[in-house]
Amino acid sequence: MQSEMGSSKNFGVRQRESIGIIKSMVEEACPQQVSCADIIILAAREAIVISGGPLVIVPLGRRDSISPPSYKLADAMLPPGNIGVDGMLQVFAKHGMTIEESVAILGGHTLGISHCESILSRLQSPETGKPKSAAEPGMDLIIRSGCPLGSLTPNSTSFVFNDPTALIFDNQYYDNAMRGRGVLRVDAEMPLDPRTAPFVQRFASDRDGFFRAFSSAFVKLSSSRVLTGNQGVIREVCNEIS
Ligand code: HEM
Ligand SMILES: [Ca+2]
Repeated sequence: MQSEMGSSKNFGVRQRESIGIIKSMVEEACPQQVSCADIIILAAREAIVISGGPLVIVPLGRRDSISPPSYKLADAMLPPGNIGVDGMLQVFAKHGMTIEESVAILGGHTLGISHCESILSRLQSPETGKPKSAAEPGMDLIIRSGCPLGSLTPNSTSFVFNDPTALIFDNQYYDNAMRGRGVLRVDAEMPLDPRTAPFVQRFASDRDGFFRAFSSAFVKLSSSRVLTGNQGVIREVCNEIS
């Protein structure tokens, strides 16, 4: 059975082996105490703070799923990488997130990369295979940097940075998006949509305000629909069901 990593929605996910290494160290010290779900959220918390972001106090006590690995579940539950603002707001509303919280949590795109494959639909028109109008926000930069048209093959490792300071957790993501250089479709659309634009502008000019909004949105999203108490299990190995 193919795991969730078989879903195209998870294309590009990196460093899963680091989670396995941390888990085996934790198991050695305190067997059967800390779930993989908590290790993943703590790893995300550390990645944020180590790159200059806020120290988010995350509630712990999540348990791991006993459902068999399923790429179909990932296909059904995760939003497509080329979702627009409208779809994004609907996805986050299902987790009780306000528009402000939705804009704040996408500030996570202040870090990391997007593979060219994830933005192919922004680069090429599906009907003609020709480049879309360069008037589309961000096109110039994307084409000029990592993803020159014509050189892209499926599963190519070429990528672009999500913002100009992709190793630093700052508010550059918003400023970059306002300049029309948002990498993913949702990044490019947020500064233009009247529902999200005011928050993009505020976060672009108020780093600490962004940090506060991001922190509370991160706690909310990472606590939504989690297994706790005697639901689920604590896995011994993160990518195997016990
Ligand atoms: C509607 C919601 C979202 C969509 C559609 C989305 C989409 C994407 C896509 C397509 C990529 C590129 C993957 C690749 O090509 O390797 C990406 C990367 C990334 N996303 Fe999101 N994302 C969403 C929400 C979030 C949230 C909530 C966070 C964290 C708070 C986040 C943090 C990141 C980070 C850090 C990367 C870079 C990963 C790396 O460097 O390997 N994203 N996202
Ligand atoms: Ca950044």
